[in-house]
Amino acid sequence: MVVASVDNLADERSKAQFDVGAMKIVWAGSKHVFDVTDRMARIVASDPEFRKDNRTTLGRKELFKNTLRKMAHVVKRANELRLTEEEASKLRFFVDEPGYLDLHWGMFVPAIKGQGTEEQQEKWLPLASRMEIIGCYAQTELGHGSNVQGLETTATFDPKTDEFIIHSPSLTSYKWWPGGLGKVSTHVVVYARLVSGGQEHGIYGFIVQLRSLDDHTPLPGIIIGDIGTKFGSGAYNTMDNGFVCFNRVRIPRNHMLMRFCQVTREGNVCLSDVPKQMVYGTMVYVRQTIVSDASWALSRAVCIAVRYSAIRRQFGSQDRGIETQVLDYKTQQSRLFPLLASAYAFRFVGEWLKWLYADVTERLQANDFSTLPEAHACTAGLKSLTTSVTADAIEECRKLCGGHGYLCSSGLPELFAVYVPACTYEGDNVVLLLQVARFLVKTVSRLAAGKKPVGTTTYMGNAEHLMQCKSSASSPEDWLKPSVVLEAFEARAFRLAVACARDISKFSTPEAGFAELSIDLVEAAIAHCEVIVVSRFIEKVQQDIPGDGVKEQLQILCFIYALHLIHKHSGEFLSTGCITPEQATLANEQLRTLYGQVRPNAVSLVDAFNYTDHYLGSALGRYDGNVYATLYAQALRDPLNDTVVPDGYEEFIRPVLKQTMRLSRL
Ligand SMILES: CC/C=C\C/C=C\C/C=C\C/C=C\C/C=C\CCCC(=O)SCCNC(=O)CCNC(=O)[C@H](O)C(C)(C)COP(=O)(O)OP(=O)(O)OC[C@H]1O[C@@H](n2cnc3c(N)ncnc32)[C@H](O)[C@@H]1OP(=O)(O)O
Ligand SMILES: Cc1cc2nc3c(=O)[nH]c(=O)nc-3n(C[C@H](O)[C@H](O)[C@H](O)COP(=O)(O)OP(=O)(O)OC[C@H]3O[C@@H](n4cnc5c(N)ncnc54)[C@H](O)[C@@H]3O)c2cc1C
Repeated sequence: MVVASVDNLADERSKAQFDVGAMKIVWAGSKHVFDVTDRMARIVASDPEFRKDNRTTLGRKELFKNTLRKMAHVVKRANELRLTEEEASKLRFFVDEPGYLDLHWGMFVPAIKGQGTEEQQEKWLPLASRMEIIGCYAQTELGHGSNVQGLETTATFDPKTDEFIIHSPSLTSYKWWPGGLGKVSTHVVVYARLVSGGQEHGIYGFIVQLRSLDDHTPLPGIIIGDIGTKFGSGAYNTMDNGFVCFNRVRIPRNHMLMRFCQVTREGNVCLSDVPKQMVYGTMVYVRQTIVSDASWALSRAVCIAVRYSAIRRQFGSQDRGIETQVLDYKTQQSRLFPLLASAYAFRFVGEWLKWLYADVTERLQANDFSTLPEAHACTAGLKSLTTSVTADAIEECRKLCGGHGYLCSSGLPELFAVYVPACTYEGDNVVLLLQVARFLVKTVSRLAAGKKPVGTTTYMGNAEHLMQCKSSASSPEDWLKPSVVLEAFEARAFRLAVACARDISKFSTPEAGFAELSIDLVEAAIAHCEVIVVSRFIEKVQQDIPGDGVKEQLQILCFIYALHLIHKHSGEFLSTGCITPEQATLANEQLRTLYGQVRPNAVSLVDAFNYTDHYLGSALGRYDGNVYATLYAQALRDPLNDTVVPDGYEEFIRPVLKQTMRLSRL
């Protein structure tokens, strides 16, 4: 079959104005990371055991067993190839299938590392690393998820036997949602209310064995299972999100994770001299990883939509000649290029957040807790911002691919279904933004007391200027000045935060004001998070970046990211008086020019993500652009096309046709 579309991507690639190889290194983070990532992606792509194109057609049981097989193959290959932790984690990533290994390595192990004493780590981590036990993380209950202090499960110390009794006192206290819990995990870190000497002492983590290591049956007192089928075909249904009820299950005292709080043999509760929020540490860690992951999911959707938009042609020719590539339509560009820019923006802010997390961890180890509130606000806020934008963007990419985007073979429906719970898990996005708002209001009220803001709120120290400044932009080109862009973002965020703090003070109590103004507070929190992303992107493009034209492309993307946000939130920029309507128009004009500049580079900018066709899993996003032949081949492989005459013809089609014939004779 002759496929004209293949040439389109080759043509597109020939137009690139930058060194794609160098951009690949920038995207990966370093040459070393690029090499590891590339090698692992190829290993997965070339192994038929990791095939995933049939996932959306499998029933739940088959799908789950298929995932178990893949996870076992991951462990086998990691051992055979003697992969390092970094390599094995990339290998799992490219297998691209949610499974119990994510929770074992992503939450169970970090919970023990973060909250266990050295002795406990020495006992449990080798077992977990060798996978002699499989663990998960059970915090959420049927009745409470966001409100962690509202959890009902109890861990009552029994000094007679030196044990804790783990108990679920009500249906709403059943643990509900933990991934890996339903069918696989042998162990779990359970979050429960510590009770000793008849008194409650707060929420802590406890390691509980769930299933026999001999025959996998639940241990006495444990009722356990899967919570049921979830949204979408394939998607997150590969995971056994589970429920568990504990009926007075006894565990040894030293199974409580005791780094921050110790219970003695006599039942005395000794709190270490650390903030009690340290027990939330695993959530902070995972939120930080979710920010990095957002850029992967977003870039994957954008890669599919950009390549397909270069292949797809509609209208534009009066004489039946060659039609216009949909990527050339300004409307398509204005929907797609900001998403491309956001993928790069999230990649860089994700890298920065990793650094921030490493920094705060180092300080915590030296008993310096001063940056913990900021680390919490940044991880919570950026988790919320990046996952919300990414989930919406995947759906937008589906629409950008027209009708074919709705086919499972486009890869986009499953990507959306698997990604969208990121807006909920590890903290509902609105609940997390309210945490950021709380931090901002506190920062603003401390300003009044003469306290200098630090870290990501340093800009608020420039209070007088930010409250009064008027943007100096008087031409479209002025919107390419980092100082002009940053000032507008900082002024908007600061003015929104100050207005919230001021309005809250008018209520009888701060709590009442906070509750009533929570809509405004969420907007202020988003504005602050956008300051962080924009300033990190600007910082990145001001560095030395090797490779012909690479820096120039990143500058274009950086300004697209910032200016599309000014357009999107123009109401806020205008109502806070940070810019005038004329300046908003100039920003839009500049944005249109930038779209024109990115256009010839768009395909190469997504090539720089270096995704294999296996990872993309999309007929529309293939590297070679052979879209139509692939769509057709995949349609032929659909189970419905196994027979020409469908199952059910005799029972349900033939009688209807016969009946219609009878009726027409009447
Ligand atoms: C296919 C998979 C794709 C992607 C996965 C990608 C990567 C992940 C990698 C590995 C993981 C593997 C798989 C992931 C998939 C799914 C995993 C999902 C796991 C879960 O969902 S686990 C459950 C998560 N649950 C939550 O997040 C609950 C949310 N709720 C909370 O965090 C809190 O309860 C709260 C913060 C909303 C409120 O808590 P509170 O009532 O105690 O607090 P207050 O509001 O009163 O605040 C008091 C005080 O404490 C400060 N604070 C709050 N939280 C923290 C914190 N975490 N750290 C530091 N400080 C904190 C707060 O600021 C207040 O301070 P102040 O000074 O008094 O103002
Ligand atoms: C796919 C998936 C995997 C998960 N994996 C795990 C896991 O491994 N381990 C685990 O322990 N948990 C897990 N969870 C549970 C997850 O962490 C919780 O669902 C999440 O924290 C949200 O809590 P919730 O369900 O109680 O939502 P709710 O808090 O009930 O939210 C419902 C609505 O109420 C709103 N709301 C709640 N509180 C407030 C407030 N104070 N102000 C304003 N609005 C509010 C929310 O914005 C939301 O719109 C998983 C969930 C999913 C979907």
